[in-house]
Amino acid sequence: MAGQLILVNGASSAGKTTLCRALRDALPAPFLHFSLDFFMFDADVLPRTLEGKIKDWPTLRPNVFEGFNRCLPALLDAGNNLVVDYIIETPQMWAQFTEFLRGYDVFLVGVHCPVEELERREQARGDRRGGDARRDAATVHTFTAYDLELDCQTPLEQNVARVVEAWQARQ
Ligand SMILES: Nc1ncnc2c1ncn2[C@@H]1O[C@H](COP(=O)(O)OP(=O)(O)OP(=O)(O)O)[C@@H](O)[C@H]1O
Repeated sequence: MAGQLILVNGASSAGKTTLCRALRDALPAPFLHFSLDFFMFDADVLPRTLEGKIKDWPTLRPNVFEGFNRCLPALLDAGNNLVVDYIIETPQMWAQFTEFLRGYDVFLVGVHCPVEELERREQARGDRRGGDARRDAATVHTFTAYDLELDCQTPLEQNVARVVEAWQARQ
């Protein structure tokens, strides 16, 4: 049987990764955390210049994003449950995502965060490009409705409990 997907959408620095990792360990069934961050930041996958910039990113980007989207049904078909963090950036990106995920059990979570808090976190962490969070915040919640909406400033344990409860209630 195909696995189930919990998708967490929100601006950069909203706390998606933090939430997804906590959910992965709190959900009552085994879930894997899967993220574009693995390609972009965490693993040394992308070709880089000596200065550390991604080489030819405008060409690579659509292929990397589509490849990531295609990984999701493959992982689900193998029976893996997934909690995935995502930043929806364009209607085209969301259309491709929904096309690949049609027919799967997808639970959508939106993490809302005031721009001031996003920028505070972005600056404090120092490993994201300044301005990305503000740019995302302007559009990230305009592409879809959600099964559950969270406030990034609610304590993590409460947000985790809300997702677990809502996800279970929907079974
Ligand atoms: N509930 C929280 N309260 C305060 N700070 C938080 C909270 N959750 C996460 N943070 C901090 O905010 C920063 C961004 O968190 P995180 O990496 O989880 O965000 P993200 O939405 O996955 O970001 P990105 O999309 O850029 O990868 C980190 O420094 C993290 O420690």
